Amino acid sequence: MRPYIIINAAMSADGKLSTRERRQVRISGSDDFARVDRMRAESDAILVGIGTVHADDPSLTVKSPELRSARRREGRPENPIRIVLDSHAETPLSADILVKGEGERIIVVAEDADLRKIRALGEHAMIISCGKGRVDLPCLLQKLSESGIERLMIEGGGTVIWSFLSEGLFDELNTYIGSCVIGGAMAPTLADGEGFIDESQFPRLLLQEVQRIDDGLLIRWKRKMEE
Ligand SMILES: NC(=O)C1=CN([C@@H]2O[C@H](COP(=O)(O)OP(=O)(O)OC[C@H]3O[C@@H](n4cnc5c(N)ncnc54)[C@H](OP(=O)(O)O)[C@@H]3O)[C@@H](O)[C@H]2O)C=CC1
Ligand SMILES: Nc1nc(O)c(N)c(N[C@@H]2O[C@H](COP(=O)(O)O)[C@@H](O)[C@H]2O)n1
Repeated sequence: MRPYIIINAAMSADGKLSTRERRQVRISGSDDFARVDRMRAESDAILVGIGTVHADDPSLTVKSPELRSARRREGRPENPIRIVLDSHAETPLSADILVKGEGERIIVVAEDADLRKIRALGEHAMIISCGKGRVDLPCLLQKLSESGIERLMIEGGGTVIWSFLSEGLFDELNTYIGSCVIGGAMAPTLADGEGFIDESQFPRLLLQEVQRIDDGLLIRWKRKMEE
């Protein structure tokens, strides 16, 4: 049992999520950011990796006051639950994700993470521990599902997206391709990690929609189930 999982990320025309210095860059235009905001508002939870927290210090809040009010009218908190994959409990206590906006936060650690760090983070977030050395995704998704999370949005970065894609733990993949070239063999891409060698292991996708937004393209894929 796991939530319905939608991966969303913006990449340059050459497939990069940011610069080789891992500095946050603006790839989406205002209409695409508004689309992402709607996706956030429709989600029960939003997840990123600790790499993204260190690089971008995101808050992952819903930005539109109308969308926040609509969530409140539905009896939901203004913001979806914000989740960080952080095996070693390294999330800074001053991170925007812990500080900005109302709503629940979850830090997901590995079972062998430092207890003192876990206790300190536990003052600001719920702690879930899953797996040894690195967060085990199937274990986490089972726990999220049991706690009522039905719709989970993955916002990056490339290492986390690779894990969800390579483990077949996704239902939709939304990529916005912006009108810039970032370049750099070491710059993060949509799916980093070790990559596949064997073609039979490639996750296969079904094209759903291609839409012009701002001066780029949104491509929506669904996971193709094995036959
Ligand atoms: N353009 C866009 O849409 C976006 C761009 N970005 C960019 O991406 C970059 C960050 O990406 P990246 O450095 O890859 O970091 P990620 O955000 O993907 O975080 C990766 C880290 O998450 C932790 N983690 C814990 N469990 C897992 C698991 N099961 N699978 C994968 N990771 C796990 C690992 O650290 P540990 O084991 O120590 O916990 C790992 O190193 C930044 O440059 C950022 O600006 C990010 C999001 C969106
Ligand atoms: N959709 C999209 N387009 C871009 O151009 C981006 N740079 C990102 N980045 C993601 O948004 C997070 C920042 O969120 P907040 O503004 O702090 O709420 C960032 O961490 C990336 O996950 N996304």
